Amino acid sequence: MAVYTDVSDEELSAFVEKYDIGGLLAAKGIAEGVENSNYLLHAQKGFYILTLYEKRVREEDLPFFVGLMQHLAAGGLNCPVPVRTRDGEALGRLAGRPACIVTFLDGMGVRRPGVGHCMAVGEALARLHLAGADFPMRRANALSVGGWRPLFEAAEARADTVTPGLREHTAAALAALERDWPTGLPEGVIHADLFPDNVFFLGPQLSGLIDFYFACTDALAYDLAIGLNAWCFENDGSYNMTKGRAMIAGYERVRRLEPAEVEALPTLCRGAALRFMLTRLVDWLNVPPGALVRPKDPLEYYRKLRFHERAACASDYGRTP
Ligand SMILES: Nc1ncnc2c1ncn2[C@@H]1O[C@H](COP(=O)(O)OP(=O)(O)O)[C@@H](O)[C@H]1O
Ligand SMILES: N[C@@H](CCOP(=O)(O)O)C(=O)O
Repeated sequence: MAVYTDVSDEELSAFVEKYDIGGLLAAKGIAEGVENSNYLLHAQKGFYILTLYEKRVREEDLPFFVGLMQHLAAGGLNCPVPVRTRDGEALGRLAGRPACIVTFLDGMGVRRPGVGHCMAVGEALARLHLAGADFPMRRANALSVGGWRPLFEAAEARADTVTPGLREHTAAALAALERDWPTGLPEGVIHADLFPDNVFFLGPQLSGLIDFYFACTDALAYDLAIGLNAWCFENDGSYNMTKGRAMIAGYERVRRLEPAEVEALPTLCRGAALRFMLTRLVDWLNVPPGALVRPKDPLEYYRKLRFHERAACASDYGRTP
């Protein structure tokens, strides 16, 4: 459960009064998520999500996230839209944290993604890339290759307490990625965290995308690599080629990969696995006292990293030439 910041009833009511959403009928902390504190608000005019931004979110980046959600929604993507106060402000402060209310999206994340889900996610990801192409703001990816060494350094002393050999293997993987990381690939807005909990379905139909708080300007194919990591592995750690093929095909129905992106795919997948392994490792070793959060398993991404280290080309992920 992710609620790091507790909000009193009085503070919450005073905050909600600034919006034209009617009186507050109920509010409750949301169990899912690990990054921010989220509350489901039931107000007289409907349901909303209140987010209090925590730890990895820098306050100066909030206008990028708010502007991006607005831009993508205007471009036809089903994503949360920030709600403005009567004074026109989308960002406020609550319980000492920056805070925002966004519209509630219907749908649910899938627990066991199938091939059809993977194809739909590939398509939606490419649509997001196209819808983001004319978004005028930029945000560097703080969690790209340049951000991985500080994470490693924060975790390395205790890495082997998680599993023996983790420190040495990670050090080698990081050095190799710092050497091999591709440059010059097509760039634009990427979601950067399109995991199953951030994609909603209603039945078999993809109904919306949420959680844009890692979104940034980076290589578009890196977003696909994150998707392959997050959606196309089975619980036993094996890569599901059929799901991978479906996700890549779904993506390419909307946006064809360029040859350089195809060639870079194994390296991008390796980098994506290392990125999520490192953030999970740091979180695993540093659970804040009193926080209602269940840290995610870094070893899941260690196993994925080892798969990618054996992959040679995009066809190892199911891409057909
Ligand atoms: N706009 C929304 N509509 C409906 N539910 C949402 C919305 N935003 C967040 N949620 C719910 O809150 C949970 C946590 O949100 P998320 O943005 O993933 O948090 P975090 O950034 O902390 O990981 C989601 O899994 C979902 O259940
Ligand atoms: N997807 C990341 C963690 C970020 O949490 P989210 O709830 O915002 O997706 C991971 O799985 O490590």
